[in-house]
Amino acid sequence: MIPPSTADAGGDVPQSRPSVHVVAGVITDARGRILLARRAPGRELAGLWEFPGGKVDPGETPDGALVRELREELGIEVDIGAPLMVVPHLTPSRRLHLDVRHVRAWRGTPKGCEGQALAWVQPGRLARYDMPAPDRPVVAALMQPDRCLVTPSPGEDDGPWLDALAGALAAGVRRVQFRLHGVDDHRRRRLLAAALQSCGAVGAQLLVNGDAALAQEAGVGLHLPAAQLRGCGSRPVPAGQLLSASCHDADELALAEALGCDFALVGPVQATPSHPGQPGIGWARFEALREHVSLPLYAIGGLGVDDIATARSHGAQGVAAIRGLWGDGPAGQPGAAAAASAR
Ligand SMILES: Nc1nc2c([nH]c(=O)n2[C@H]2C[C@H](O)[C@@H](COP(=O)(O)OP(=O)(O)OP(=O)(O)O)O2)c(=O)[nH]1
Ligand SMILES: [Mg+2]
Repeated sequence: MIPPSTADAGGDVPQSRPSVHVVAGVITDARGRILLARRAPGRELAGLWEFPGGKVDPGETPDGALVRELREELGIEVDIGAPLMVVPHLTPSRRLHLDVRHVRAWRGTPKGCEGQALAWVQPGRLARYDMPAPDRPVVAALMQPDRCLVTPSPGEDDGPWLDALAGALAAGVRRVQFRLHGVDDHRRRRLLAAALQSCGAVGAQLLVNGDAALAQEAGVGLHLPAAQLRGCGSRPVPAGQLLSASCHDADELALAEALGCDFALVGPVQATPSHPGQPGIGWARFEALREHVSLPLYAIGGLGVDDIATARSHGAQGVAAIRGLWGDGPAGQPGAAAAASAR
C-alpha cells in the first residue's frame, strides 16, 4: 500500500522524478471506431495498445506535437479537436502527463509508419485491449458518465424528491448514488423502488450507499463510504455489479483499487456547505492522489456541471455532486437536513 506521504503534492519522492508531457489522439472513423496502435517490440511497454501520439518536444505546443506525432507515426494530417482529459500518472522513473485530445478531422489513410500494428476498435471493446495504466481513466472518460449524482435526503414528502430526481435524469445524469440518511427502512425501500424505475427508464446506473444486502437484493451497484471501504477484506459484491467508494487519501485509494472498485469519489475538492468549516483539498492535491492509481475518479465537493472540463484537465472522470446535479426548481433544492447529513 502507498504511504500517504508519497501522495502529498510537493512530497520529495514524486517531485524528484522528471516530468514527461505526452500527447495522444482519439481518432474516430465514420463508424464510431477508435484507432489504437500497438507499441512495437523492443520499445518501452512493447505489445501494449495505445492512443497514437508521443512526447511534446521543447518549444512545441501540445497541439503542434500531436500533429507532428500523427504525421510521423500514421502518415496522416490532422485537425485537433476538443481536449478529452489529462491524466497525471506516476511511474517508478517519472511523472507522466498523458494529455488526450479528440482528432476532429484527418487527411490520408492511417498506416503503421513505424512498423506498429493498428486496430480500429468499437468503443465498447476498448476494455479488451491491454493498455498502459494511465489509459484506464481515458477509456473510462470515453465510455462512462462524466457526472455522478449523490442524492440528498428527502423532505417530508416523497414527491418533491422524486420530481428532482426526474429533473436530474432529464438534465442528463446517468449515474446515481442512492444515499438517504435519516430515513427509515420502509421509506428507503419505497424510494429505491421508485428511483430504480426512473433510472431504468433512461438507462441510468444506480448504486446504493453503504448497504451491500440492499444492493444485492435490488440488483444494483454498491457505494462504500470510506469507513466501510477500510473494513472490507474482499469485494463485497460480485464482479459485474458496480462498486464505488469514497476516498480521502492515498491509502483509501489504494484499497479501492485493490478491491476492484469501478470508480471512486475523491474530495472535497472545494469547500462545500455539506462539510461546514472544512477547506477543500484543491486540484493540486487531487492530482497528487490521482497519479498513484488508475481507477476512474470523480471529483466531489462544491462542484457542478460547469466544472467537468476543469475536472478532466486534472485527471478526473468528471464531477460528483449533491447540489450541483440535483434537479432544478424549488422542489429540487435539498433542504438543510440533507445538507447537514451529506457525508
Ligand atoms: N502515445 C501514447 N503514449 C502513452 C499512452 N499511454 C501511456 O502510458 N503512454 C506512455 C508510453 C510512453 O512512456 C509515453 C509515450 O512515449 P513514446 O515512446 O510513445 O514517445 P514518442 O512517440 O515521442 O517516441 P520516442 O521518439 O520518444 O521513442 O507515454 C498512450 O495512450 N499513447
Ligand atoms: Mg509514440
